[in-house]
Amino acid sequence: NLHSLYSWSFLLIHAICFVFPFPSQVVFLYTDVDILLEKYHFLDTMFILMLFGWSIIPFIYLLSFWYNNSTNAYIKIFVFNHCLGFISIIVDAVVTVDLSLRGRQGPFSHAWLTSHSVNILLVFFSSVIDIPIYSMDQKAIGRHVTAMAATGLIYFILIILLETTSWNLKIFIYRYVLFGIYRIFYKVSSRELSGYSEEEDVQNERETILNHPWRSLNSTVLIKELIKIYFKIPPTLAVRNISVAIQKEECFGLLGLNGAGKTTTFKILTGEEIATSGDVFIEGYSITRNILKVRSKVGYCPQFDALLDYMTSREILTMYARVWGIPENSIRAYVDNLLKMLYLKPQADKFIYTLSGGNKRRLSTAIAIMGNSTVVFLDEPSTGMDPLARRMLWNTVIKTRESGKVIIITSHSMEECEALCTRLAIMVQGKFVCLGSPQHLKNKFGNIYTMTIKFKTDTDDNTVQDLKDFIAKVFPGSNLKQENQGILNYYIPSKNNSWGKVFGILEKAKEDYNLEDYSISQITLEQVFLTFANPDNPRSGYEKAVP
Ligand SMILES: Nc1ncnc2c1ncn2[C@@H]1O[C@H](COP(=O)(O)OP(=O)(O)OP(=O)(O)O)[C@@H](O)[C@H]1O
Repeated sequence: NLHSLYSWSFLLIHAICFVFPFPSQVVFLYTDVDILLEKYHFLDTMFILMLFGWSIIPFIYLLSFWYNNSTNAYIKIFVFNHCLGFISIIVDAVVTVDLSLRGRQGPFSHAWLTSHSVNILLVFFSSVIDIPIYSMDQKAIGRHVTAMAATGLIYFILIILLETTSWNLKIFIYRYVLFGIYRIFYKVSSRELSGYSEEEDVQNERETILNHPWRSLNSTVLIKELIKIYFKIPPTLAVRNISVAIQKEECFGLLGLNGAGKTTTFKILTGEEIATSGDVFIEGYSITRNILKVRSKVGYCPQFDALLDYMTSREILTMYARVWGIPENSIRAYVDNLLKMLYLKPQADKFIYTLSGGNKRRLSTAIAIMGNSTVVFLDEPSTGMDPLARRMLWNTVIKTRESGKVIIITSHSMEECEALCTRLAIMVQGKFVCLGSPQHLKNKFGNIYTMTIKFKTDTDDNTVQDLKDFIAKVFPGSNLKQENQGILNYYIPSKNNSWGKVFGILEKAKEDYNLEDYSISQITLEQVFLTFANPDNPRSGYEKAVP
């Protein structure tokens, strides 16, 4: 679990900074402030710097809870720290004058406390003052030392509290406080969030889930009335009450245009985001109540590679194998097998930052499928891969599914979805607008054939026009979708046009209209997808005004 990895590394860094503030001593030595170091004074100086480490590190760790993104956190906290130190020193200078007039205490900040304590130490050591150095007197450092020790302890306790309760706290804030406020202010109609669908398959799935207990559904992944709102200004309704039950050895595809809500759904399923309402159960464990258990059951290949640039492929796989608890003596063979499966052997010992985009995706997929996860989430896994690499990836995904895992995948490649998915859903503006196996969707919504006609090179324009008139006459309702360099692409209605009839007509037309070739096929998944995802299409799930 990465979170506990962070916690342990935090403790380690804390310990190091706490125990070894030696570099500052070297700085004092070379800047001729050796009064801080001679006659055992270095022990006092070290003590103050150790206390500074004690108070500032948990303070920074606490601030990091505000951020989702490490780069953002790093830059903002860095700037904040510098400003804090800098401003404190200015405020200190101003207030010191003021204090000398009014005899009160100064501002309170870590940077100020340390710099002030060190300054007091300097004055203290260089003059003969007749009070103990750690006394609470204005001239000594007792107050500063106590403040730093106390703040460090308070921050530390706060961190432990947040680490152990942050998930529940976030759930309470998002699901009860913010969602409640949202419902009052945005007056969302109950239909908007009800999850009711006019599409029969979607509605049937929803009713089955609502009317049966989890055990009788026998599903590995159960998504129940899931809603996600991003509480920004204005709020975004990203997922609008979706329900689906996914069985063992299924590969479930989530399709949709950019911004349809696929990644958000993934983030909820992996515990990265908190669902605003509804729940997800993985092998019966609820994501809201048992997040640690759920996280130990999923593998995730995110949309943007989460890899460590200065590790090699072999090293990162070995690291994750250890995280998964694979026995140490089998790790080498296990990693070799993964590298072989994803055709990464030539890249095994190269630094990750030197790998191509496609190879990084393969490595991310390898990390997602490893270990004894029950569910593997793949967010656009084949982006940037060449056709050969993509087919190899498909083979690996199929093998992983057949090994008993559930695969949930998003992709913009319909070919990929046809090849991998046993069932899929098309999402439009956060809602499922159709659900079923690729073949079921093609049969159900494919009430048209696609027909491609190719003329011989010497065909004149009159013959082309004659054929167009002929097609319009024999296939009423046909639609010329594309005409390009002697190739015509038609959509023709399948109603009243059996395969036999269409082939018969075209076989005769081949001779009469100088055709080189023709082909007829069932509508593709891509055409089904375009029907639903196209905002201009009345069948699509688009709504005019979305809050
Ligand atoms: N952190 C966020 N804060 C606010 N809004 C967000 C956030 N992440 C996503 N959204 C919004 O939620 C909606 C769904 O976004 P999401 O990333 O889930 O779409 P997607 O289907 O995965 O798109 P793509 O195919 O481009 O990956 C979008 O309107 C997006 O702008």
